[in-house]
Amino acid sequence: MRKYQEEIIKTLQVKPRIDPQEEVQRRVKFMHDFLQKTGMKVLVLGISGGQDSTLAGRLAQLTIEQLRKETNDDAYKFIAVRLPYGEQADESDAMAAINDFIKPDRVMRVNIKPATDAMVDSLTVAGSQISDFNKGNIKARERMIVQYAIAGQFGGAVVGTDHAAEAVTGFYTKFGDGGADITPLAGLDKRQGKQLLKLLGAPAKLYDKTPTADLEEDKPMRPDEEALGVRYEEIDDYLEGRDVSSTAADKIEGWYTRTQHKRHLPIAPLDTWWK
Ligand SMILES: NC(=O)c1ccc[n+]([C@@H]2O[C@H](COP(=O)([O-])OP(=O)(O)OC[C@H]3O[C@@H](n4cnc5c(N)ncnc54)[C@H](O)[C@@H]3O)[C@@H](O)[C@H]2O)c1
Ligand SMILES: Nc1ncnc2c1ncn2[C@@H]1O[C@H](COP(=O)(O)O)[C@@H](O)[C@H]1O
Ligand SMILES: O=P(O)(O)OP(=O)(O)O
Ligand SMILES: [Mg+2]
Repeated sequence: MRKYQEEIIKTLQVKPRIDPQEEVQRRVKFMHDFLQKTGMKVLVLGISGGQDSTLAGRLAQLTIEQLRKETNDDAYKFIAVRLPYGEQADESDAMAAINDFIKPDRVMRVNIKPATDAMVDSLTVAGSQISDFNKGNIKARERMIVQYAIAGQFGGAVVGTDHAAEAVTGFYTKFGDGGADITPLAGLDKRQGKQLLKLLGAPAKLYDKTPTADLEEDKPMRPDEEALGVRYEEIDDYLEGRDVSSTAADKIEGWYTRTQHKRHLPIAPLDTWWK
């Protein structure tokens, strides 16, 4: 194994193989203990229709149901949030995830298009033209704003869907979908997340789906793998300590190094990690 690979695996705490049942229990226990310790009773998460929010959403709902049963306190709730930018191409997948699998206590829907477009217009008037790519990051941050607004109102915590295969490439918007209070999928790679979904009985179309951030209007539903230039199969192999082609390993390590800043708090004068 490459030396950097070993270091990355250790930092991101990825296991070469998992017991899916044990991982489900461990992650539910984590959210359970977090809520008990903080006294918060509500979890909030955007559900896109993709694999990661389907898994994190179901784990959140299971956590809340367990706490309600243990405490007889109906204040424990999971709020699933639909956050389309106008019409969403895979809206039916998002609703299937919610209705057929996650079964959340409550669903809220906020269209992020008016706020996003208003922000882009204001920036243009101020003299800063916004590229389609940069607008994509504004969409991700609008979703963060909505989730924190709901969490603030209901005394809840925002659940993030970041996991090891996204963390290693920094493939998320800083303070957008990267902004959350708890990340129950941390340490899992993409295929391990799939194993948990299978165990939990998710519809196959949701875990067999091509992962997409779907943030760019110029390239709708653009697969993550196309933007990254490396396949999740290769990323997962790398994270599980297997040999991958040197082209793939170089690509992954390049992303990891370039996105180091996303995995730290803002850089302060006495910090040295970035030097
Ligand atoms: N799959 C997903 O969830 C998802 C979602 C959105 C975006 N994406 C992808 O993730 C990426 C997000 O775009 P991005 O990374 O260009 O935007 P970003 O906003 O996440 O990060 C860029 C910003 O980070 C800061 N920054 C850059 N280099 C830095 C450094 N060395 N030290 C400290 N701060 C630094 C700057 O403020 C810069 O504007 C893209 O690859 C996009 O396609 C993926
Ligand atoms: N359209 C969406 N509705 C609700 N929540 C969404 C939507 N798109 C993204 N999200 C949230 O952001 C994360 C990250 O998504 P990526 O596909 O990894 O970019 C996702 O898990 C949802 O929680
Ligand atoms: O974060 P999600 O739920 O949108 O999953 P994916 O990254 O597979 O699109
Ligand atoms: Mg997605």
